[in-house]
Amino acid sequence: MITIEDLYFSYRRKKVICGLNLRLEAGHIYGLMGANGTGKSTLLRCIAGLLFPEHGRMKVLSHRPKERHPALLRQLFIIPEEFYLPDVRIGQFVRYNAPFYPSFSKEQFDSCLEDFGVPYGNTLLKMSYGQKKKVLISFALACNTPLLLMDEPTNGLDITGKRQFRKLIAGTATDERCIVISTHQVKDLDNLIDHILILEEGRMLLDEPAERISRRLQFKISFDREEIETALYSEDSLKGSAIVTSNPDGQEGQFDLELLYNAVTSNKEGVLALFNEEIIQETLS
Ligand SMILES: Nc1ncnc2c1ncn2[C@@H]1O[C@H](COP(=O)(O)OP(=O)(O)OP(=O)(O)O)[C@@H](O)[C@H]1O
Repeated sequence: MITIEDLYFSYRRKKVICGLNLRLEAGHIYGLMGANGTGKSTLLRCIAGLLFPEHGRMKVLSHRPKERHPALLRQLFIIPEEFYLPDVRIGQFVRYNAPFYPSFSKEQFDSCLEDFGVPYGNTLLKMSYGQKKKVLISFALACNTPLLLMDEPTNGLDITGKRQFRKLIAGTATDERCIVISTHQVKDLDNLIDHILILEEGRMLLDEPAERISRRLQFKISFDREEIETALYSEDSLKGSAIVTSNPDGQEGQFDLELLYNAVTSNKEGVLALFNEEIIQETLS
């Protein structure tokens, strides 16, 4: 669905994306993580054709996003981190925007909005930030575009809204759809994403399916001093230490996104070697 090769993007003199390669397929929910300012939003905006890279090849649903071809634009929806909604009622918003998306479902939109508990009556400007976000998420899901890009979608949602968000995303993910969610709120995505991307210094530091990560790494609480000291990563918690170690039997186990992120970014060599080693073994066998 998305192929990116040797991509470079700068804002004037500030280099943000530097030689990035990436391949994203339909049928997956990708979690895009990275420190503040690493370029997650920039990357999503390049994919959506809102920013134009200075170098590299990029194909999104067989189109070059910078051409902003209508055939591509009607197949993707992006929820930006910061957004503007016009001062109209929800019904008007839908009437003005839905015609751009051929697979838009009004029933689905109404049902999402009802699940989120947002009343139909008010104009958008009179709604709170969280309510507006719920309207935008409902609209995005109801567009049924093959590609859905979301930048910090759970920011501003209340606790029930976050739970509802997870439920709605899980319910609308299909084999034909590719969903990319950029977030720092990793707890909101637990058990939802099936492929993890970590961006660092303009490139992908980690690009692995969740299932492969949980076969290579083990996440657990330990009280064993030696185990804690030799772990790939450890952090103290109220009940023992949360640790990440290599997974001795290769069986899929519990998965902790926050611990994974901390382990990968603080012990790159140790953690990434486990994945490279598997690539070498797979190539040899
Ligand atoms: N319009 C702009 N003009 C100049 N520099 C920008 C602009 N937008 C972003 N940047 C810079 O580009 C870099 C990447 O920004 P971007 O918003 O893509 O990062 P991010 O990973 O999404 O960050 P965050 O996690 O804080 O949302 C940052 O250093 C930022 O200061």
